Amino acid sequence: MAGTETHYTLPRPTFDEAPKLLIVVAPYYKDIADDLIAGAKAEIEAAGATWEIVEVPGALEVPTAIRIADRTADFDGYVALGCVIRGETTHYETVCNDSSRALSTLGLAGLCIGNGILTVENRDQAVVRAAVDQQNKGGGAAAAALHLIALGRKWTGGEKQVGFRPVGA
Ligand SMILES: Nc1c(NC[C@H](O)[C@H](O)[C@H](O)CO)[nH]c(=O)[nH]c1=O
Ligand SMILES: CC(=O)[C@@H](O)COP(=O)(O)O
Repeated sequence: MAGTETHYTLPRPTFDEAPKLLIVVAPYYKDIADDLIAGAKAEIEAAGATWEIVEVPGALEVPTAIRIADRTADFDGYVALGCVIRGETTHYETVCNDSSRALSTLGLAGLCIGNGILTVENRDQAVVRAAVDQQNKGGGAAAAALHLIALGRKWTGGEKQVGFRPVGA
């Protein structure tokens, strides 16, 4: 079945000081989101890190919520979770492309973000990808954020890197 091939997974990073991550979830499909959240929490806790969680209405609001949090709070990284299922119109492309592009833009600005927003054709595809004991995309997104946090600390000794905020602000 396409998409079920096994792939290489990096060893889990370790941290001298526990990072704090914010899980930003769009529970547009609540059961799917709950599985994604479970996977993300388990991965964060397995790395000895801590998490907080906030909800937004849909995938399009996830990047904005991350930007708001990074401007006002002190998280080391972010896990974006949600599920976008194709409907009858082209809105699917807008939601998928705009949310992922915005997350990538924030990442290029220096935020440590794992993207666990599923973009699928139907509910069955979402169920398999969200299930912790199947593809566990929520855990994978958390792992990605943790790896970026570790990378950021590799050369800075753990000093938090500013995102959009002016240096020294
Ligand atoms: N169709 C899906 C949406 N649509 C809602 C948008 O994300 C957004 O909340 C709305 O356009 C208001 O700005 N969101 C999902 O997360 N998943 C979908 O399948
Ligand atoms: C991904 C979406 O926005 C989608 O659920 C909306 O459904 P539709 O394209 O039928 O309006």
